[in-house]
Amino acid sequence: MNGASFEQEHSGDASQAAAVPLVRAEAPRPGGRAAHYTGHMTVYVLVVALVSATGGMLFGFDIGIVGGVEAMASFQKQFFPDIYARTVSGMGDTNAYCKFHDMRLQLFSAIMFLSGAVVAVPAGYAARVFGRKISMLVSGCLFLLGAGLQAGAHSLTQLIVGRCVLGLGVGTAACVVPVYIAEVAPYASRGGLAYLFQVATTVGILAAQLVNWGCQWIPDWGWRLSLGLAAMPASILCLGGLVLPESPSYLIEQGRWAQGRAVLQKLRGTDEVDAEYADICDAAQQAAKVSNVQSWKNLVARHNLPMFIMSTSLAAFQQLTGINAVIFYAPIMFDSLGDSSSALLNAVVIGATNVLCTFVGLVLVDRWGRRPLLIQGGLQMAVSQIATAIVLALSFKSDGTIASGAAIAALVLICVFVAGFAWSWGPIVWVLGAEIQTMDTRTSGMSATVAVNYLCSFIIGQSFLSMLCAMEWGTFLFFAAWNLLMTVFVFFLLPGQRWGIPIEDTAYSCLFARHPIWKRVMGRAGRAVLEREGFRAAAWREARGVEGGDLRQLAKYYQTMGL
Ligand SMILES: OC[C@H]1O[C@](O)(CO)[C@@H](O)[C@@H]1O
Repeated sequence: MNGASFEQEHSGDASQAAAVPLVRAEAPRPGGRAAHYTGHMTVYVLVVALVSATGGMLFGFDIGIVGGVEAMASFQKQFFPDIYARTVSGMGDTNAYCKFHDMRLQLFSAIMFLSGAVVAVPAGYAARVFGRKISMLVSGCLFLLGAGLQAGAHSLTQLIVGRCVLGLGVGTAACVVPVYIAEVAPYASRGGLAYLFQVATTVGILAAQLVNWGCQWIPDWGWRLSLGLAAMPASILCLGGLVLPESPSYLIEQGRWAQGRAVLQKLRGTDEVDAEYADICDAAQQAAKVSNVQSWKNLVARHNLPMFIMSTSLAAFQQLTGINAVIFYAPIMFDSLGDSSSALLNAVVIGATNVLCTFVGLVLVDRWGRRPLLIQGGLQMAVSQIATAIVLALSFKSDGTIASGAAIAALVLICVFVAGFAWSWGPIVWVLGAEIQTMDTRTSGMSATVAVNYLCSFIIGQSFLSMLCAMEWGTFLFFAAWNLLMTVFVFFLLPGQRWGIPIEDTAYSCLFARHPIWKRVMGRAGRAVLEREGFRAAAWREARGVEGGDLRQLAKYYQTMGL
């Protein structure tokens, strides 16, 4: 066995963070066939990046738009007259924390995530069976329909139906767009894709907050414009679904090899694509071995169980930070604090902090590593929430108003919270969630992560205003407690110090199999993973001519067993 052949055998599936959410890119090991990839940035690939950004931005836009719309008087007058009455005629005996408490208002904010969670699993399957292009087109159309239904709404039911339709678009886009990008982007640009999607999400949130800030001056139909403007990026996504090429991986998986190769040549701007084409064929062959149902079964098999628990727990914790309580409800929170004139501007400040600090995370994530950043971010969020609770507890006056200095302090503290989220838990959950999956859990792993994350967003969105009304400033202590808990979770249970991009598939399994707690969960399956890794390592050394009789024997065994 020589070095080249070993690397060729294994180069198709080394793992690297690729995309949010469904799949990791096939990222061959440096020095394997990847070293022979040719091609350069082409117009196609740039358009592809634009489509990726549009998918993420639409997601963010639809998250960021609701809070500001809910704070607009014309919207309240039409759909929530009780709340409108409370805002114009004062609170009377009502507690200021309860000013916006309304289950239907919460449903309007949150329902999008519920339908997104429901569609995440079938959407991943549809992308695999019917293709990425058609799935993108469907997702764009759902966004368009949802935006139209909302902008033209005359009843709360229509608004909520529109929001559900948007959720279907969001769930589909979140599953298909990153997969598509991972498959068409050049190998060297794939690493940042998980991050790109999160950056685009934050930009979408900020765009929505700016739109709301501008539209609040339009007296009667400003909210319609806010909700309807999502149609613009949605049209770009539809157009992408129509004019972009189908992904080479999908075509090859379908046995349309010549077409797949031709698209690859077009994407790379060269006819010399042999090495990459061979890798895609290998990966497609591997993928074909794992059916969808099998992939779900593998997810909870003992050798994968710790990774499944880890990625879904991180996804749930990401929402239990309370981030979407802030993103959804910041404008009406500031309105409740008696600061209605600048409520929408405050939301813009929060959104801008979110974007900027997501970029900061981009720099830190590979320097500091995932684990330290998650711990730092968790602590920062907990401390800022405790401080917010203290400020609110001390500064509410008996007439239900708050001193203006305290409202500013609350804004600063919420920005500190958002900053901590944006450079840690926001993107890293997706980066890790993508890295952690093995070949046999590819299709199911990220669907599960997305579904859990959306479900938790729904629960928080649906309950935050009720919690605020019942627990007042204590709500912030509730989230602070979660932040401390998740920090402790990461400290004890996330293996590795600076956990970075693994060299190959089993690298993550090995980290878990060596961890004092997880190794008990994995049991014999964990020992088998380590044993296999030992053989792999031996084969690797053998391939490089490292001395050692035993190693040679192991390598031979490894080879004959096809491990
Ligand atoms: O940037 C904040 C946004 O990021 C997400 O957590 C996704 O990673 C969204 O749920 C949230 O609105």
